[in-house]
Amino acid sequence: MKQDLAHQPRQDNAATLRFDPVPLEILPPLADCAILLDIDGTLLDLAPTPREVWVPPGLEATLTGLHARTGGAMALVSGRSLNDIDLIFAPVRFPGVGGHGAEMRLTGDGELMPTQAPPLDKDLKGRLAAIAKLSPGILLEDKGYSLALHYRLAPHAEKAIYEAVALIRAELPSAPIEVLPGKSVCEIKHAGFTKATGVLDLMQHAPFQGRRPVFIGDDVTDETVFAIMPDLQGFAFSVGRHSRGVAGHFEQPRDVRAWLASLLQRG
Ligand SMILES: O=P(O)(O)OC[C@H]1O[C@H](O[C@H]2O[C@H](CO)[C@@H](O)[C@H](O)[C@H]2O)[C@H](O)[C@@H](O)[C@@H]1O
Repeated sequence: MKQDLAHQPRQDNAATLRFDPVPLEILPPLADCAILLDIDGTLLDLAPTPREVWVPPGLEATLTGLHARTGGAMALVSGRSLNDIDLIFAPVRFPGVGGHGAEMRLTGDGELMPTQAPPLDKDLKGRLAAIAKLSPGILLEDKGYSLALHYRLAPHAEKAIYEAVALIRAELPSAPIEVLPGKSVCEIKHAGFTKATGVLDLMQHAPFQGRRPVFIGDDVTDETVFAIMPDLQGFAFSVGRHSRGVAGHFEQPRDVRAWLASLLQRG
């Protein structure tokens, strides 16, 4: 049955939803929720390179609507920097947790809140960046507090990248850094912050405070947020796979977009 559906042309509307049933009824009214959304692989389809993602028609209106209907308690929770997120959704800006918890902003036009994310050491960054020379197609993304080595265009280089990073880490055993494996990306960042620490921080401030968070994410880094949802009386949903502790899962970002549009209609 699933195979048949997979071959049908599909559109972003509620009539063509395809995912494990995630009944809207289990959620409180939007006025009592904080909607927290991962970006790549959750709201947006994955693209060959970070710069090639695009915002499909209707998504901006859905997000803007959710932001309004939750009294501003709708935030993007991403591994991308907030600056990068703003470019993707320009000219609209949303509250957000960026850089895997390195940055946090309570309103779209608000100041960054102080965080615990120091910049990555310059020499270390230089050594990590040199790994990109291992193969054509490895892309560098410098977020200041972290460095990402993308190998979606050079999948054969994955093993060599992780080995090179491990070698550098072995030479610097006391460096307060950690490796975050993502989707065709190896990211090296300071230890001490995660998406979960960012969300916990966000949820301590108005308009998020006191609401029940609804978080949707697809990647390993989103699991830190799945894990804290019970303590926050929240709901977690995964995309593309079942994850431990989630209330349901979506197959693809288009299913998430359609579900969010239905949620907005329900109120
Ligand atoms: O936490 P997210 O919002 O899911 O961000 C995770 C990473 O997303 C971006 O990389 C990923 O998406 C790219 C575009 O689809 C894709 O080319 C790449 O292979 C993926 O890893 C972004 O560039 C990273 O900074 C984020 O950490």
